[in-house]
Amino acid sequence: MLLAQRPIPIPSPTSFPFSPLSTVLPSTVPENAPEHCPGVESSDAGKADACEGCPNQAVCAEGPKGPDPDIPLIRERIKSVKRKVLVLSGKGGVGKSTFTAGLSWALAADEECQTGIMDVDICGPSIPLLMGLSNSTIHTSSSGWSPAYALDNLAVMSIGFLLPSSSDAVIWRGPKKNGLIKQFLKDVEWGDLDYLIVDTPPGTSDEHLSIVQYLKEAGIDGAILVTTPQEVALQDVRKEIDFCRKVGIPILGLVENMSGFVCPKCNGESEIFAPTTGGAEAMGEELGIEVLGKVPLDPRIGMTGDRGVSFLEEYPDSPATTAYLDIVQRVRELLGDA
Ligand SMILES: Nc1ncnc2c1ncn2[C@@H]1O[C@H](COP(=O)(O)OP(=O)(O)OP(=O)(O)O)[C@@H](O)[C@H]1O
Repeated sequence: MLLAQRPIPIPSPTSFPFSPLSTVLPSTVPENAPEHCPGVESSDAGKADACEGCPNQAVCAEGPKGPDPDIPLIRERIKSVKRKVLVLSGKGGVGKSTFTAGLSWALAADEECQTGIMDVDICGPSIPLLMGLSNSTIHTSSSGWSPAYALDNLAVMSIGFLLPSSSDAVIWRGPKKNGLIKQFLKDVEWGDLDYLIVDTPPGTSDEHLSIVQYLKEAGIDGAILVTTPQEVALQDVRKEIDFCRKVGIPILGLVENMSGFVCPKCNGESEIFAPTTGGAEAMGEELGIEVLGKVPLDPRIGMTGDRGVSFLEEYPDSPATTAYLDIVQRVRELLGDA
């Protein structure tokens, strides 16, 4: 299906002023709504007597009513993507984007495997740098936005490509972020992809709700949750697990990143972020979630990330590369692709 050409670089998303969670969860009544809420899709939304004093009143009053007409367009566009996988983390800085990059380099190492990364970390897009695409821009055609390519079979889309400078801050409210994510899904010409890996911001924010709302119809195959071994990171992963369960996203498993330190000289391992409460293993066991693998802390991972090259290709014999490849293998198995 041909879609209309969109303006670049400034998307002008205006729709979806109400919380997308309301359309993800079975009811159209938000959890914090008053007793006689007419529902966010009602023509009375924001206008009924019951809406007086409701925190959602203003957004409901301007919101579109009825099913979102863009959902069928997204479904049509994403039809050519076989697997959609979200990468989530509770806490920031645990290495989620680095893991997304490693996973994607690993998948795309198979030339037959068409891979895409969609970076919806709108306020902190680091994927362009990690994929060696800092200076890339996005091209438009009559059929949509063309992603940038890290490899012939590795397509990348990020808001970072739309910013005039990598130091520009993106200060957007939820509806504008939602609109951009919708455009990413509706207008990007992904082509035939085996895997679309979606890098998300930390926590459970507007971006998560949008991606779930828009992508769920097309089918989300699963989520990978990234954590460090520390309790402070694990605690926040529990919230992420709760989020996935509430919105019905299958959890593929946990990845424990920065799990032990590998000395680049002797390949010997020691613990920097100690798993004081048992790390991902203990949490996975408690909550019935598989640990897909443990990626050690290796300073060369940061260095290759800064250079935008594949760690796996630069250091094929390192324990971290083995960990990435084992995780990819396990993800493929869980998705029925291996
Ligand atoms: N296994 C690892 N070994 C060494 N350094 C790592 C490893 N994983 C990530 N890093 C480094 O940790 C830092 C944070 O990584 P990254 O930006 O991927 O985290 P994030 O969880 O995506 O952060 P944000 O919350 O900002 O999205 C980076 O400097 C990265 O190079």
